[in-house]
Amino acid sequence: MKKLSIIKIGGNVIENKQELSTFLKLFAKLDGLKILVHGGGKLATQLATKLGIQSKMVAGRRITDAETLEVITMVYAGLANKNIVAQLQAHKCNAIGLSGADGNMIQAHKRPVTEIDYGFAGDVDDVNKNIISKLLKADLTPVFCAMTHDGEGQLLNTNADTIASEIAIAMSAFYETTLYYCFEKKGVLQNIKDEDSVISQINNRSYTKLLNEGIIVDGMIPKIDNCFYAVERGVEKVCIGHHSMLATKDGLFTTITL
Ligand SMILES: Nc1ncnc2c1ncn2[C@@H]1O[C@H](COP(=O)(O)OP(=O)(O)O)[C@@H](O)[C@H]1O
Ligand SMILES: CC(=O)N[C@@H](CCC(=O)OP(=O)(O)O)C(=O)O
Repeated sequence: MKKLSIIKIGGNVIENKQELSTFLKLFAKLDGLKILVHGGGKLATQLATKLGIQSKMVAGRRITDAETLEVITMVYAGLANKNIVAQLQAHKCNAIGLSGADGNMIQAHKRPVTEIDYGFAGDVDDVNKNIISKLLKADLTPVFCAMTHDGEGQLLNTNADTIASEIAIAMSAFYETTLYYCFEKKGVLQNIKDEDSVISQINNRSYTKLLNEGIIVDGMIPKIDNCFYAVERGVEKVCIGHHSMLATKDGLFTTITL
């Protein structure tokens, strides 16, 4: 089986022009087949504020009403995605920018209303692995934003970490996949104030302990849940760390195992 890297880049990097540019240079140079998934939550919150729209997050997920859906479509599928694609083109990486609606690549349904109504937030049903594979075979590098669709004309907001894990799982049918979650820190930290206290490996048992001790909190919880979800469903390797881990494979980062 050929190897495929799925790399997710978070909002803190996308928001920082210098960091983003450094990352994209590095990404463009990576050997082998690759897919980029990007967030942009921070940029969306900034634009919403400028437009006088309040942003509401519950358990790391954005409550997406109709107005917010318009903002995130402009930011994720427009500004962030096209800026990334243009920069990758400048580095001679033949990137193609996509939402889940393009080529019917990621189908989802609106998250059912329980105690919380997340609005137009989507839970993934299916990833079109055949068409993604065709893009890779045509030497294109897919760049996905955090949007899916329901097949009936409705765009949906879907967390970028979830999109990355769902794509990695689907592509594992054809490729030996590695999923990298890149963010601004060197990895999952034992002490959030100590940048070098990277936990090199987390398994199910140590994860429970780290949760109980309050060492892993906030956005890191759904991120690690996505990691386990991916490893349990056939993704060969899942890592969390700074994007520099892509260049220096022996550096500090966190690997998630069962
Ligand atoms: N133990 C930990 N180690 C590192 N980061 C942690 C930890 N616990 C919580 N976090 C937080 O998780 C955040 C990453 O999650 P999130 O904001 O969702 O990232 P992204 O925007 O990359 O998807 C970090 O910015 C950090 O504040
Ligand atoms: C439903 C939901 O919460 N979607 C996310 C999608 C963007 C994202 O995941 O961005 P980061 O990776 O930068 O956090 C949001 O709107 O914030």
